[in-house]
Formats: sequence, structure tokens, C-alpha cells
Amino acid sequence: MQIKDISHGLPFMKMHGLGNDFVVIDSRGREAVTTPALARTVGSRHFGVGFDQLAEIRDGEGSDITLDFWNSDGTRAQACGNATRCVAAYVLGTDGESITIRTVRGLLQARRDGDLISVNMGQPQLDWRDVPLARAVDVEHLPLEGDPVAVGMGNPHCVFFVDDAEAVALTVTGPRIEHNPLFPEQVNVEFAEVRSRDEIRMRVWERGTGVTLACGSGACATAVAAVLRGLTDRRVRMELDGGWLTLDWRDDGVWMTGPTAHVFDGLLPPTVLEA
Ligand SMILES: N[C@H](CCC[C@H](N)C(=O)O)C(=O)O
Repeated sequence: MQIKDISHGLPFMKMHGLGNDFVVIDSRGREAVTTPALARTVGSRHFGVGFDQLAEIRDGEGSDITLDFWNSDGTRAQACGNATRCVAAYVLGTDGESITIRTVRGLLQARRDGDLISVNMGQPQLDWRDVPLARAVDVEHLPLEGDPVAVGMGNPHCVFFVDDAEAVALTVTGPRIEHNPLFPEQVNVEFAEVRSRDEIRMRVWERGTGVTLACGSGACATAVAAVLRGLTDRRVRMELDGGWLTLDWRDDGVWMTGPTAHVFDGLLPPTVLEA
């Protein structure tokens, strides 16, 4: 798919991890093409292809590949766990075992795990400046109703522990928290119901996108928050609206394991490059 001449159309792949869906553009060997306007145009579910995130693959920088993430509102995301796993599956092909991926957040490692793909999403950021938060507060107990935990996974997350995740009004509470002034770069919002020491049910409102069926970095942040609160062990299974992930907070970072799917290959008209 590494096509250099894109004057007649821009090839893309539609992929998803647990229903968290992506347009993937392989720009290795040429200039990157994504702009905020292109992301918004292609990201519209009415007027474009539609996606939760766009992932653009670029040549590696001391890594096998470099990966940039965009939300459907045209903003950048520093991390996207599910897209990282999908792109890893594509680059690994049938024979590859392990690759390194440069992202804004640093160098990530992904590897095949049977039919699944695992990625090390790195260590969580637990200093308020790194999340980032607007002022010095206890990240384990934010001064917000519901007593949430703030966790950075390259991107910011705010994790609420609730009795019943199904009962949460995601579209009401999500945007309210996303735009709370405590989060200068806005925030992804997770609602987690702890079922046992090794199982969590989680639902998510994503910054710049809205309700999605799953969020990999959000799943990592939720697993970390649950460990910090003493609610679960370091390895948990997590049920999201779109399926299951396994999270394991190890000495070298938070590993996330789950399925990936390639849906179809397509060609965007050259006009998207003028947007
Ligand atoms: N779905 C992604 C996260 C997107 C995060 C994005 N909404 C942001 O602005 O940080 C994941 O699997 O990690």
C-alpha cells in the first residue's frame, strides 16, 4: 500500500479494534498528508468515510514506523492504543513478531500474541503537570463530584468508579467533564465498574470524538486507576462496549492485549487533499 503518487486518489484502510474504528493511511516513503481539515472531512460519518481516529503511518525515526493520531474533530491525539494495535497487525503481516512504533508519547513496542496483538503503552503519567491538569491537585482524588482519578497515558484521562456502568448518561456527563477547566487540554472520560479483583466493566467518552465502543489508552488508564485505588490486581480483563481487552501493568509499562480487524481498503478522492 506504500503508494507515492497520490494525485489520482489517496489509498486508505478501514480497521477497528473492539469497534473503535480507524482510517489508516500509509504514508511511508512520502510526505504526511493529514491536516485538521482532512481529518474532519474524512472523519464525518455523514459526508466522509467516518472514524473515531485517523492513524497516519510515516517512516520510522529510530523505530520501524512512526504513527500520528487524529480525532474526528480535527484535533491531534497523543496516544491511541487500539489504532496502535491495528497498525501493528498490518505492519507485522503474517510473519512478523514484534515492531517498534514512534509516537508523540515515545517509543512503543507491539507484538503478536496468538491471534491477538499486544502493545506496551508505557508507564502512566501520575504527576498533575504531565496529565496535564490546570493546577496542583491529588491525581488520585480529583476535586470533582464522583471523586475521579486522573491518569496520563500520553493523553489525558479522568476515571470515575461507579456502581453501575450501564446506568451512566455518557452523552451528558462525558462532555461536561471533557470541558471542565481542570483539564487545560480537555480529557477522555472513563466510567468503570469493578466486578472483581481481575475484572472491570468500562464505558468511555472520548475527547474530540464522543462515545466510542472502546478506548485502548482509556482502558490502560482505568486499569492503573483501579490499582492505585487498591481495587484490582495489576492484571485485569476489561469489558468495553465493543468487547474485551486484557491489561497488565508491569515493571516496563502497561501492556494491552486484544483483537484487531481489517474491514476494507478504499481510495479517497484527490479533493480531500485540497481540504
Ligand atoms: N481510542 C483511542 C484513544 C483516542 C484518544 C483521543 N480521543 C484523545 O484525544 O486523546 C485509544 O484506543 O486509545
